[in-house]
Amino acid sequence: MTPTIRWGIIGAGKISAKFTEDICRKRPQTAPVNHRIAAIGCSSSEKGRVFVSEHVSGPSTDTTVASLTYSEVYASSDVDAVYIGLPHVFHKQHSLEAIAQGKHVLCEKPCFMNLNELEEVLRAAQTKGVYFMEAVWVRFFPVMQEVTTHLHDLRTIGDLKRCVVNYSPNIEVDALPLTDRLIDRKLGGGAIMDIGVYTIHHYRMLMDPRSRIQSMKDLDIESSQSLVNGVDYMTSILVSPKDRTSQGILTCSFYSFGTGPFAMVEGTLGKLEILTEQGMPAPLGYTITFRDGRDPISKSWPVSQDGGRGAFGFFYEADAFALDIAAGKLQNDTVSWNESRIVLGIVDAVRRASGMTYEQDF
Ligand SMILES: NC(=O)C1=CN([C@@H]2O[C@H](COP(=O)(O)OP(=O)(O)OC[C@H]3O[C@@H](n4cnc5c(N)ncnc54)[C@H](OP(=O)(O)O)[C@@H]3O)[C@@H](O)[C@H]2O)C=CC1
Ligand SMILES: O=C1OC[C@@H](O)[C@H](O)[C@H]1O
Repeated sequence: MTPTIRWGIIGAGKISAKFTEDICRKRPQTAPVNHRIAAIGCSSSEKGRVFVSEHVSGPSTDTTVASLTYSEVYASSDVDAVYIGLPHVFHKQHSLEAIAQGKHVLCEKPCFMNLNELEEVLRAAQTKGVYFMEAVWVRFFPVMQEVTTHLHDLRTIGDLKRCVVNYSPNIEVDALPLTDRLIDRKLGGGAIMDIGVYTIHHYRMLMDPRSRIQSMKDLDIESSQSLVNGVDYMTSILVSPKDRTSQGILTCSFYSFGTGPFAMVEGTLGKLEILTEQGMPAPLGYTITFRDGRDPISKSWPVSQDGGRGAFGFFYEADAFALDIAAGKLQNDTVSWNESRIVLGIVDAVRRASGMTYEQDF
């Protein structure tokens, strides 16, 4: 039987809107999970009601979608799981409150401000026996399974040597108010937290999708950060396994918009490039080019194929989350607790090296 999951959406902001629209949409293929929006948790009930009227559709509109306070959502017996779409600094408090009420948690990236916060939440989830996952939507795009097969099973481009990931969206950073969550230190501002984490997750999913490296101790990290008002506007990271047989070159910037592929893996026989929409991190295809001049292999996999026009692709992660819960799991195999540990561990190491701190570090 198709499992049903009743969601509480925490925060009626920008990403909650996209996530909600996506999981409500009728898809061209039958969805493996019935997603129902049970409640919106919001700072104002009027804002919550407007959110429901603008972003909830499909079968959820046949039931009452309540506009509640955040705490009421956690306490509601109509809610199985919450999606936390608040700025990063609020993720820990809200994950802990939800877990305390026995709710499963899908928490936006970066899941927390540092590794200590992550460990605290994971202990709570383990103790309470509820599911927790960092919402790294891009790791669930189906095309990534094909990419993994090429890189790691068929070894289409030979031994993997370098992975270059560049996320530089088109943001006019100097025009942002200092209170914008992208640059306000009090709200967890900085490029590494907002976009740099994608470069690290891409590196992990391309170079080590089956998590052979289990600990930060097995990685060497070097980095450079350019700080403005205490947060980074640009960060570059070099990451290698201890044996230095491969290198990751990960870079993000609020200053410029990146041209060229979002991510590329070089192997001894050729290279694989990940295709994305300009300025966005979601993998929508790939191209493999060979050193010996063989015909390239190219595959485009637009989200419209699975989600119809206007879809973003958030339902992939939502499906995986709900199917895991139906199977009685506490964590996901792809974005496991350890993957979030490694990614936040790298962020912590980079910030430590340049003296970039948040109040949550002390
Ligand atoms: N996966 C993805 O593609 C994306 C992920 N994200 C992640 O999602 C999270 C939210 O980002 P985004 O949607 O852009 O954020 P928003 O700026 O839209 O804020 C989301 C909600 O958080 C609450 N909020 C915002 N600012 C404050 C504040 N200063 N004090 C208290 N509450 C506040 C509000 O809740 P309320 O509605 O209740 O008033 C607001 O609607 C971030 O962690 C970000 O990294 C963001 C964009 C894309
Ligand atoms: O997660 C994100 O993806 C898209 C970006 O534009 C946004 O700033 C970021 O939060």
